[in-house]
Amino acid sequence: MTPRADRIVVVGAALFDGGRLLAARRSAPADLAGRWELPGGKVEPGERPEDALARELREELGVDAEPVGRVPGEWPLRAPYVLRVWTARLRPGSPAPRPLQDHDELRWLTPDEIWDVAWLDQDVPAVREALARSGAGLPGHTAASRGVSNTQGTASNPQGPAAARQPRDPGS
Ligand SMILES: Nc1nc2c([nH]c(=O)n2[C@H]2C[C@H](O)[C@@H](COP(=O)(O)OP(=O)(O)OP(=O)(O)O)O2)c(=O)[nH]1
Repeated sequence: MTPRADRIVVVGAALFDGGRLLAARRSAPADLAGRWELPGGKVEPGERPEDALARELREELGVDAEPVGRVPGEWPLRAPYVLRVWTARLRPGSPAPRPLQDHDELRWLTPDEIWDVAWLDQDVPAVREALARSGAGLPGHTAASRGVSNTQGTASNPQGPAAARQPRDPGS
């Protein structure tokens, strides 16, 4: 049995911009739809995880992004998948992210808003760890992060952030 048959690495991006973290709401499959995750996907055979991350962000969000650093840890998903996370940033001139594939809504979350969305359960420890490593809270906002509304409702979430609020605060 090859190592790939034992476990398949899913790379997730903790994409920060202007101190805010990008969260993406899954549109499929049905059991994950509506929950929020770190954008990313499966590493292909022979592919470097960092390359997979940049590829997935380009495909799913239309952005030009680069990994910054590995967030220590590895989180089990449904077998045979495991989640590994990198902090990442947009390269200068990158388009603002758009939900092109796998997602139906994006939000840039300030540190105070991180737990306002219903993250996939398995992502909660990864998000907590990524935040701790991020330097989130740095001042400044770029054009890219202004491209996604953070406070207004959208066609898919007309009530805005409150509609996605979950009753618990795993960060406390
Ligand atoms: N990308 C991503 N996937 C996650 C996270 N948490 C989590 O449980 N998953 C699951 C969802 C999927 O079962 C699997 C990754 O699948 P994916 O659909 O994102 O990967 P992909 O783009 O390579 O998919 P595909 O080519 O097979 O369609 O890991 C997360 O934070 N990010």
